[in-house]
Amino acid sequence: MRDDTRLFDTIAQALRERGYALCPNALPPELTQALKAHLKVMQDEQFSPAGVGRENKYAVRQSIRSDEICWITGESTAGKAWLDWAELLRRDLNRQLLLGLFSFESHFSHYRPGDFYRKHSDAFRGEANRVLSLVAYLNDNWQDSDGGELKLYLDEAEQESLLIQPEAGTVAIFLSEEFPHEVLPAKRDRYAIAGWYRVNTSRGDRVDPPQ
Ligand SMILES: O=C(O)CCC(=O)C(=O)O
Ligand SMILES: [Fe+2]
Repeated sequence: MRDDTRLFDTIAQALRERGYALCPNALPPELTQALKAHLKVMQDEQFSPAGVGRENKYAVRQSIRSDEICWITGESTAGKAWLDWAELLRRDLNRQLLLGLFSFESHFSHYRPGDFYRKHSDAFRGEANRVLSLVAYLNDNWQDSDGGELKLYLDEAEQESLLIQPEAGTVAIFLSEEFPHEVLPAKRDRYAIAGWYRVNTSRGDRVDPPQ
C-alpha cells in the first residue's frame, strides 16, 4: 500500500487549525477504483432507505433524507480495503491529535437524481459518540451543473458555508459536533461513503457503541 503519511499529516494539521479538512484526490487511486467497481456489481437490493437517529430512535424519514445506504462490513475485498485505510487514518489521527478514536462505522450511500439530506449534525452535543465524520466520494467527472454538493456550515450563525463537489477521490473530514451540513439534490446518481469515528463511551452495563 502507498505511504499516506503526508496526506495524514495534512489532514491532522487542518483538523487542528480549522476542525475540518477537504482533500481532493485523497483516496488512493486503486482504492477508489476498487470501490467504484464494487458499486457496479452491487445489487440495488443491497441498499435500503436510510434512517435518522440512533438505536431505538432510528426511523426512516424521507422528508429529511431520501438516499439509500448499505453498511460496509468488510466482507467484500473493496469494503475491507476501505476499512483498512480508515483504520490507518484512525491510528495516525490518534497519534497526532490524541483524539482517542475507538471505532469506525461506515456505509455506501446512493442518492438518485433529486435525493437530498437536509441540514443535520452527525452527533449531538454532549453525547460523545460520533467524534469525526469522514466522507469519501466515488463519482467521475462531476460538473458544477450536476448539483449534489455537500454544504458544510462553518459558523454558529450559519452564514458562512462551503460547497464540496462529490468528485471521485475527494475526502471530507470534519468534527461531527461542530459542523452542521446538508446534501443538496443532484441531477445525476451520486455515490459516496459516509463514515464516523467514535470514542468508547461504554460504562457499567451499557455497551456503546453497540456490538
Ligand atoms: O454524502 C455526503 O456528502 C454527506 C452525507 C452525510 O452527511 C451523512 O450521511 O451523514
Ligand atoms: Fe452527515
